[in-house]
Amino acid sequence: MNGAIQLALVGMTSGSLLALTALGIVIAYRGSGIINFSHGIVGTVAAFAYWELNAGLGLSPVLAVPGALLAAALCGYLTYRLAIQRMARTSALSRTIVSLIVLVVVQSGLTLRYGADERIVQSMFPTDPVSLFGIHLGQNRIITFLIATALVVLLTVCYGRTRFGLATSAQAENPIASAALGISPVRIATTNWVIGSVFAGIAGVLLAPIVGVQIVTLTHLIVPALAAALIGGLRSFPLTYLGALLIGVTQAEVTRYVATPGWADAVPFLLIVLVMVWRGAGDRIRSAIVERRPKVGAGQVRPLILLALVGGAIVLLTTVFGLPYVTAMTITCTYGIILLSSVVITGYTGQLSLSQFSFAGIGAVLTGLLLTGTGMPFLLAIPLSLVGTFVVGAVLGVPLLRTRGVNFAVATLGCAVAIQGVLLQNPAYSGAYTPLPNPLELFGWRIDSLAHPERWAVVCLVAFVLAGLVVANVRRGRVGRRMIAVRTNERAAESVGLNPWRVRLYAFALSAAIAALGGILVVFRQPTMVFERGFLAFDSILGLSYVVLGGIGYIAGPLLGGLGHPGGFISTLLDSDSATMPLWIALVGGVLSIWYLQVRPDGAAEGLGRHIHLPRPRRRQARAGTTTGTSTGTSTGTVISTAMGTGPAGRVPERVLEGEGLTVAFGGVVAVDDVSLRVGPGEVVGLIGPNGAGKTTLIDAITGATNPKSGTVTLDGRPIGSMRMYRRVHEGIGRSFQSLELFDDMTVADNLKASADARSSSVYLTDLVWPRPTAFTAGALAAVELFELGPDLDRLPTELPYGRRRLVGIARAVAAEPSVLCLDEPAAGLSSTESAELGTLLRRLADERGMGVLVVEHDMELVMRVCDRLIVMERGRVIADGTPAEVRRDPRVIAAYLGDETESQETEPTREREEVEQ
Ligand SMILES: Nc1ncnc2c1ncn2[C@@H]1O[C@H](COP(=O)(O)OP(=O)(O)OP(=O)(O)O)[C@@H](O)[C@H]1O
Repeated sequence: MNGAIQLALVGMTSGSLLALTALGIVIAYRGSGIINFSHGIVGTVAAFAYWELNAGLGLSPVLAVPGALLAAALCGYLTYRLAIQRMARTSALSRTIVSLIVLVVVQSGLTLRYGADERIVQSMFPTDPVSLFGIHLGQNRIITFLIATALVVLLTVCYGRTRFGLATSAQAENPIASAALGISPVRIATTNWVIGSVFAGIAGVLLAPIVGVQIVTLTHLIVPALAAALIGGLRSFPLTYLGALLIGVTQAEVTRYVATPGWADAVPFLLIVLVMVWRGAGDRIRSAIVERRPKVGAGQVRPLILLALVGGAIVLLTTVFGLPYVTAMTITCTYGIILLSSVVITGYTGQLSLSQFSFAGIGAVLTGLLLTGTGMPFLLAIPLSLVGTFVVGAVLGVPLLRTRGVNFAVATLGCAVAIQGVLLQNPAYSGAYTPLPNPLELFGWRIDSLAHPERWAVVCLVAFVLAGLVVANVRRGRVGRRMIAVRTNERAAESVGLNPWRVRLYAFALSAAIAALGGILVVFRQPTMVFERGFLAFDSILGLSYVVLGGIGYIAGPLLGGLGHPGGFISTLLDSDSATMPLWIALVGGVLSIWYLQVRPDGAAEGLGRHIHLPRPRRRQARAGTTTGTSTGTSTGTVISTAMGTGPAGRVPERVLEGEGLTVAFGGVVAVDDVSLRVGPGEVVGLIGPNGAGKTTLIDAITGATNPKSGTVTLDGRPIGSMRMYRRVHEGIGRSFQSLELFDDMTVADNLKASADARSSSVYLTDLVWPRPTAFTAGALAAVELFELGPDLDRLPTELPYGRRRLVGIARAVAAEPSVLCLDEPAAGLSSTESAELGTLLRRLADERGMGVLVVEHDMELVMRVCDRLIVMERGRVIADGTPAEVRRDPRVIAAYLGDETESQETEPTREREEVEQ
């Protein structure tokens, strides 16, 4: 028992050091919204500065400690001002990557200066153990614990009470509003970044006497510290502190009970994953990490150019290149494949995964086990391993994908650490170092890298091309459209019938399988299977910086990233015999990369695309019912007319939507209070009322965007209240949003297709090899014609004037041919003529197609003219329900909403409807 308590106390003191690091991460994040991956290396800088001042110059700790903290503060200040702040207009992903590159630059600089050796520094506190109830603990550990505890209290008080602390919280909650209050966001962010760096410095200086001054140990502290920061929601100082203590204690206790190496590192992370899964998507911390999304390519392939390039490369490999360049080609292609996996999950789907290299390792382990265990041919082992890794990715994705944004990034990092500790560094499980039974062969052709490096390089090149084609296919197909929709706006994706979770799960599993292919080719280049190099958690982080530099939204991005990867073409070109050359490359290359990302935040591939104008691929004549969705404005009309083969849109299935006793509350605010409504086929029902009356919330409750506290929603009498939004869309309920929520990265045509696509699951398989061009459905075509969107189909929504964008939003909902269409302020931003035309169109949808229309609108002229019935809400309650004429005369409605407006609107509603019907 004493042993367990002793370990717990030791764990608490280690945890308190972790807490200092984690608190620094939280401070920087609160101020800037960025996870500072260079945080660990700042602690290392402080530790070396302390060693220089104390052991080198002989200064006492009283002078050496402030000097070291000053070095940390300076490091943080320069990082923020020179690197992060200059990228204010880029995506949070690019800024996060810059902090990673800073890590590489500083690490290379420190290694050039100090080498990899460990240095010993004297503890500044007495180390004699104190004995309490038979438990011994070093005094320095107790003091460290007390310092960390005092600092967390200080931080909590300061950030809760001081003007600066409150300003930081205001900025974290709402940067735009706080800027409007006159708080300088730059000054707050810089100050917090510097304070965070000082905390990293304190941790470095306190840790140095315990673990020695060494680059890797201190730098890698960022990984468990991030986990602790996540427990605190990247916000709360006390929770972060407690999280760090929990990790410290768990790690210490696990070493006592589990002999298998790796579990001590892995178990705390599994705990974190569990906590985060339990919190799930409801844990809202700041915006998603990929807030401004990186640009994505179209996934177009030019077969002739590709064949020429691959043929040329094969000729060079087999006839011209010497061994160094053959190896460079192998490394470029193999790492390029692993980086390609990030294009799918991060580029296309917007989820920042930090476990891609772990999946690469898993794929290699599976292949190794199959080869050594069964002796099966390499060619068979590869696809089986890819399928195996796909399954592993899907299984791990089930809990991980309950999180998003920063949470997902850190959860995947935790997963990577667990895989690294338990599997990749553990030969007992991975089967590492087992000799292969036979030399590798493909179709009886020996390809082992030792005997035939050029053949192996050709295999890697072909594998890269195949993997690239798969990713390009996915991008061009329906699945790619689904991914981009989900990445752009999950709520809008659900509103067109997509299940975002399923799309993200597929992307995660597919990316795992792609990474596995790269991992297999990395490992089997060597005659002995080794899994503990190249697939560690930090490799995933660094790999991400290469692919972001190359262009994470483009197929060429990973190739360019692979060229820059250590051992790739660029380092081979620059390499000399000097042992320090790679470090210089990393240092200078890192600085250049930071500058480059400031100029080209979407990566080199996007930059190249601006300069290289390849001839456009010749489009095949559009067959009836098909279009690529990328046609030019002039050809669009033709494509549409040939697509008419799908037949004209007819009447939609008639369904009655009913809400009964719906109540929605947000904390103490009852936004909708016991409201009932009914929308029948062919009926236009207007929902009106003053701002804040609860109209949008009511639509949200009906469509499944929010959960009512009580009440029922039925469709033709069937309860649908427990269904998610996308399921209700399948049942026939469509909606548009007040704030448009279009898929801004897709053309108008693709916005409509995303809504009208058949919801088949088989495309998840077929799109990998053959992404068939999708047709406009009859419903989408009808929407195009009704809203006259033909000339705009190939434009991005952001290129259109506001009024037309609003029409695209409505057309997107109409394209799915819903039985009940819920529109939230469809006329907002339209001119009075456009608004009148819209009214006519809504009537046509009801009269000609049989749709039930529920329309929230402030344009009284519109609703009075087209609605069959009006429901008036005020403060969450229905105050009137009747025909427009009845409602207009209702004194309560006049008092609460209409006022004198009615005087000026003497249009006879029924006559207008009759005219429309004619
Ligand atoms: N997510 C939320 N959290 C807290 N309160 C909310 C939330 N959404 C809406 N509310 C509150 O619920 C009430 C009703 O808001 P809602 O947007 O439904 O009104 P509305 O009638 O649609 O207003 P408007 O015409 O301005 O769009 C308001 O007091 C609003 O502040």
